[in-house]
Amino acid sequence: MVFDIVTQPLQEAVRRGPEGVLDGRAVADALLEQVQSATQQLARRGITPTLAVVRAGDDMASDIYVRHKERACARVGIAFRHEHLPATVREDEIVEVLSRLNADPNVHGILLQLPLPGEMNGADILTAIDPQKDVDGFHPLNLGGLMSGRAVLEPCTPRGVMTLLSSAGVELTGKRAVVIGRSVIVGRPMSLMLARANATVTLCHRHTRNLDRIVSEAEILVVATGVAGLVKGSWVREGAVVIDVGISRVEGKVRGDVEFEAARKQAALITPVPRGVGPMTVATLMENVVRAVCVRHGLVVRAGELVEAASVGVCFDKGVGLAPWRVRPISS
Ligand SMILES: NC(=O)C1=CN([C@@H]2O[C@H](COP(=O)(O)OP(=O)(O)OC[C@H]3O[C@@H](n4cnc5c(N)ncnc54)[C@H](OP(=O)(O)O)[C@@H]3O)[C@@H](O)[C@H]2O)C=CC1
Ligand SMILES: Nc1nc(=O)c2c([nH]1)NC[C@@H]1CN(c3ccc(C(=O)N[C@@H](CCC(=O)O)C(=O)O)cc3)C=[N+]21
Repeated sequence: MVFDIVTQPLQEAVRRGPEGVLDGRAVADALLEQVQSATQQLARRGITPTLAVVRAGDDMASDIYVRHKERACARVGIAFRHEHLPATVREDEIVEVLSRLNADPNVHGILLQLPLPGEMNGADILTAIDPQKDVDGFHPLNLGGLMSGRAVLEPCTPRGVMTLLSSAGVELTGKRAVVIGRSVIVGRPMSLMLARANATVTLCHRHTRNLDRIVSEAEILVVATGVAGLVKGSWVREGAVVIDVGISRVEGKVRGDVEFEAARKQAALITPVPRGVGPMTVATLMENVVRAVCVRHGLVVRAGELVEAASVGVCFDKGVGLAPWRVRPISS
């Protein structure tokens, strides 16, 4: 509701892609264009959406992902700040950086890049981020909001998958959906979002027995394990929609959790790796930054136009430190 995506350009991007392959990059590009149009409208009001990425240590993959995020920011007109801390940084020092960014009125979105070095517990440190700036949607208050259907900021990867599915016109109501992987950042929120969209969801993990049999019943399959090639092509039900979230590097190549070529023969639609879910995650993060700006300033992006929230029948309880779900319809 804070940022309502215009689906038609996204649907056109899907149609331009190869038959049976869901081109995440093309849909992400179409989404980024809408984010860019929103930031241009915000610029006219003197607002520069700003994302701060806090990172500790030198994880190789993080290096790539942070660069992707920086590039996307530059493209859509979001200012990017990178707080790169040494691997030896203490937890309380990270919390101090997060607190400073919380207090900075020029910063709208804060993201703590995971994984953190050593034994540090990201889940604990994440709670130091102001929920209104939590563009990853990982703060327990936002996750609770997701559970109760009130979150304004939701985890980017599952949200991006939902956008991708709706762009492709995939009907979810009454469908059998199977999610493999139950992490707090992907699998679990994914299962909630699919259930919210009226699918019947089975959530699988390491202890799941007969995974192949469960997968073979899936009309919608989302795989997020990080185990390259876990899902065999022969497991995939004919006509299924297959979303491969996994990213592994095998012999220098980026690979997904699904045997792509074999699964493609069975599936009606399948996302590749790379150029599938990954670009949607980054584009949805950009969308979330604009959402965070809108919540703060009492604005809404509707049909691509930035409008005052009051004029579309929504009011925001402005004030300090209010949770994002204080957004409520005026009539209630
Ligand atoms: N494309 C994108 O934008 C993104 C991609 N990723 C990628 O997605 C993958 C998953 O990420 P994330 O959720 O953070 O990973 P986690 O490691 O946190 O979770 C992996 C999940 O997969 C389950 N799992 C592992 N092995 C098996 C198996 N053999 N059979 C069934 N289930 C299994 C685990 O089960 P259990 O709980 O029992 O241990 C766990 O629930 C990674 O490759 C990651 O790089 C992540 C975020 C964004
Ligand atoms: N706080 C936090 N938020 C995250 O959102 C977060 C994180 N930590 N830690 C790691 C995971 C992973 N992730 C990806 C981002 C972009 C691509 C992406 O752009 N992939 C491209 C390129 C793949 C490549 O070359 O590696 C593609 O799939 O086409 C993938 C994965 C965000 N994550």
